[in-house]
Amino acid sequence: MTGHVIEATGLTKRYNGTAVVDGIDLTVEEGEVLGLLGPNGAGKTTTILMLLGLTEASGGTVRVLGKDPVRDPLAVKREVGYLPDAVGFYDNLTGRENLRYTARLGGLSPAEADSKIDAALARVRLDGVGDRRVATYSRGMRQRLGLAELLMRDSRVAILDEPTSGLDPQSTEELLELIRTFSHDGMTVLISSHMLDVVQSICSRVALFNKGRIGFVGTVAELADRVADGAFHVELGAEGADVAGIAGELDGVSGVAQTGDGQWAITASRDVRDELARRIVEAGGALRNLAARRLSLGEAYNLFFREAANEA
Ligand SMILES: Nc1ncnc2c1ncn2[C@@H]1O[C@H](COP(=O)(O)OP(=O)(O)OP(=O)(O)O)[C@@H](O)[C@H]1O
Repeated sequence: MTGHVIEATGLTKRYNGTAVVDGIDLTVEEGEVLGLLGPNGAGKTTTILMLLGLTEASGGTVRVLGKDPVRDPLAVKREVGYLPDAVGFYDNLTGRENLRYTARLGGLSPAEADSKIDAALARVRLDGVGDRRVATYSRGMRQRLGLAELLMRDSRVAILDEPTSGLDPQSTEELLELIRTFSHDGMTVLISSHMLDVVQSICSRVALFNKGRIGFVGTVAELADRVADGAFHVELGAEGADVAGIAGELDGVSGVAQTGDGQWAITASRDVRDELARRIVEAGGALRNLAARRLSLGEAYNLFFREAANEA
């Protein structure tokens, strides 16, 4: 046992001699929520399939809970739950019957299964509709049934593929809140998604896949530091002063762009608002508005891939 929940070293997958996952290193700790991000075809799904033992690596090693998913697929399958984009339930069975079916496949006794199913349905707030056919469920309810299945199976790791796609804002928030509580209880969660605001709201770290490699792994703040030489995005409205000149002279400012009439966007490695305001007023200018926020994951992500494209 390595101590890490997931540990991949030099993990590689080649199809017809072309590496679609090209020597990635990744470690994930217990209770982490890690976002797997990157453009279509970057290698996220292939990596997930290797973690699940559903496809064999062409090179490198991978351990999930200390086990090799290819050599020991049943052990990994027992402890790792996978929620694909469209969860496959039997529409003609009820939610409860679907879970009973999975429980039987997993070797649970009927009595043990029933008590676990009751608890899991209650936890995802489907206890009132557990005896309705899944055909009548909304997409949000299906996703929650998928989470109930992970709970029923006592999964220690959950791999979720676009869990909130197609959900309305309220169902999205409900699902994210459930995932947060699972992670607080020690479940390790990997989420592959293109919905960057969702990822930002739930993930402790993100891994950015680019052409089969992981170009960055860390927190959103670390990503912002790396791509923008700073994590602050200042929006400023001012008149009667040379804003570009004043801002450009401040320590830590890495970018100044005019975004409209008297409106400016400034990127800085620290919060420069006080100094900026003082200097503009001292120069005889008038301040109209001033706000600072951290770079969002979406902004940092776009900068990262723009930089990667320029380097290519
Ligand atoms: N069975 C296969 N045979 C040949 N090439 C494959 C196979 N499966 C995937 N690929 C290729 O591997 C590359 C990585 O695909 P993968 O599905 O892992 O990307 P992804 O990051 O998950 O993309 P998406 O965001 O669209 O899900 C793609 O170029 C894809 O065409």
